[in-house]
Amino acid sequence: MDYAVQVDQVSKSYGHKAVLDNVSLQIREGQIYGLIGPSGAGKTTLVKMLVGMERADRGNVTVLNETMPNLELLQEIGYMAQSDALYAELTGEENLSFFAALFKLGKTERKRRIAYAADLVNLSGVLNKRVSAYSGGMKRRLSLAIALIQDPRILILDEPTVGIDPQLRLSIWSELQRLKEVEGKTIIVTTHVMDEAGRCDVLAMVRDGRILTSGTPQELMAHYGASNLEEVFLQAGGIQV
Ligand SMILES: Nc1ncnc2c1ncn2[C@@H]1O[C@H](COP(=O)(O)OP(=O)(O)OP(=O)(O)O)[C@@H](O)[C@H]1O
Repeated sequence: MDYAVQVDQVSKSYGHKAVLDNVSLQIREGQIYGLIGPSGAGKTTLVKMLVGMERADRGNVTVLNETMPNLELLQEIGYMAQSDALYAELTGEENLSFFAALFKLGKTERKRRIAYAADLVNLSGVLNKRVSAYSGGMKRRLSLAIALIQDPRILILDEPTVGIDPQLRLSIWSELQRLKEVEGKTIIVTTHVMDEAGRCDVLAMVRDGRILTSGTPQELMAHYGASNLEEVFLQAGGIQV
């Protein structure tokens, strides 16, 4: 079995606060894997470990069979953080060019990737505007385009569609689906949006630094005898519905 990501008995504390507690999971290549759970559950900390931005206190994280953190792997991991890390004084295009230049891309390929990523998130018409004049949703869209810029094998998206209107959210999800199906990308998303959770192949419910349960959306609904994922989410968290 080919796993893009393996997390093995990982724990992490900040000071005295345990944020991840003995977490294990496997993500198959070519899967959309969703992490859902309440605010503060540890989702961001977990995805930061997959990118190599945080180190586990105990346990092991492997991405594409390499132990993380590993700088070499950044070419293969596109990461969209929860808060946008953009250069406000530069234009959208300059931001894309800046991040594209960090990766091994030829000049023509770089141009092609910038045009593709900008088009995907509907920013082609405003690429010459400074980011300081972008709305919150536009900044999220630019961050998503940056995550895709080097054509990575793995996309890690921390709440990618917050602040994005429903129409564009749909088109982003259909592109994520295409990237999975046609290009075989592995996509890991954190989300609070149940409709998005339902589009994942596998979901893990995270709470208090632990994975309470995981499975396909259908498996989880069957397991909890629930008619929708919102109910699963509440029941997994111990709330009677
Ligand atoms: N650098 C840090 N230093 C200290 N505590 C931290 C740090 N980063 C995260 N935490 C704490 O770890 C816990 C888990 O945070 P994390 O951001 O991983 O949760 P989350 O599930 O992503 O939440 P949200 O859905 O709100 O983004 C929280 O209690 C948070 O306050």
